[in-house]
Amino acid sequence: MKFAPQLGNSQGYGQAIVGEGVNSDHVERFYMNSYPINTRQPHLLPKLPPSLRESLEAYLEELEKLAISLLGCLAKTLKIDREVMLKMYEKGMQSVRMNYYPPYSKPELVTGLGTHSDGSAITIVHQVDGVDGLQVKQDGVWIPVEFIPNAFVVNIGDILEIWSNGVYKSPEHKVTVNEHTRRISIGVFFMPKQEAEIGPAHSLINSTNPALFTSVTMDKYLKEFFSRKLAVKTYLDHMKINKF
Ligand SMILES: O=C(O)CCC(=O)C(=O)O
Ligand SMILES: [Fe+2]
Repeated sequence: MKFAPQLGNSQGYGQAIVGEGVNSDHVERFYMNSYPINTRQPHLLPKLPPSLRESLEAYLEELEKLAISLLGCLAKTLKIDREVMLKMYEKGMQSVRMNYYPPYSKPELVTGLGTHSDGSAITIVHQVDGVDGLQVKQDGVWIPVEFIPNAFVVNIGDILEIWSNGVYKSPEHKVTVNEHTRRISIGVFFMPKQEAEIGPAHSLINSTNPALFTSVTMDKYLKEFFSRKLAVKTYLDHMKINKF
């Protein structure tokens, strides 16, 4: 199919191709880089129907503002200078994933989206029809994320865990499938600028609070994160200085 993702390029419509013989999730999805604009692939967004393209464009622009204000609040709680946060995240990388989870007669036999943590700094999820399915692991127990009308779910991703030097943790989460009802969600992922360094914020590190993670370029982070199957913190674990 024209819009299908390829091995090594997860953007497009359909299942991500992560390698041969890998179980796929029970979801149809459309995934693409949205910002900066020069990272967009010309065969995706421009080919969407104009009404969808315009709504999506407006949505992504508004969410960008929301993400910066949320990252501003998070930086404040970490006592990280706002300018440092802006330098890293303003006009940063953004990608969007629209998920359609079809109903399945034996939902216990499939996963909508397997257990993973997000590779982003933060993710803003809109559960479109208010249909349940998202679950988050807390103290070893899976907790359904309750749907709240007119509210987004904001998820902490691995980059924020690294940047906050472990103060914020990126939670394990997954999506289950319903027997009779389809579920639709839109996740927008926010990441630093392409030229940023991914590592603990310098202002948080001193002799009593040493860095728990190594630093890598955003380029390397993206390459290595996406070369792995969507999973729980495998790359974040790889960046830990003392594996704990
Ligand atoms: O469908 C959802 O509610 C969440 C999707 C998700 O976790 C993801 O796309 O990373
Ligand atoms: Fe996720």
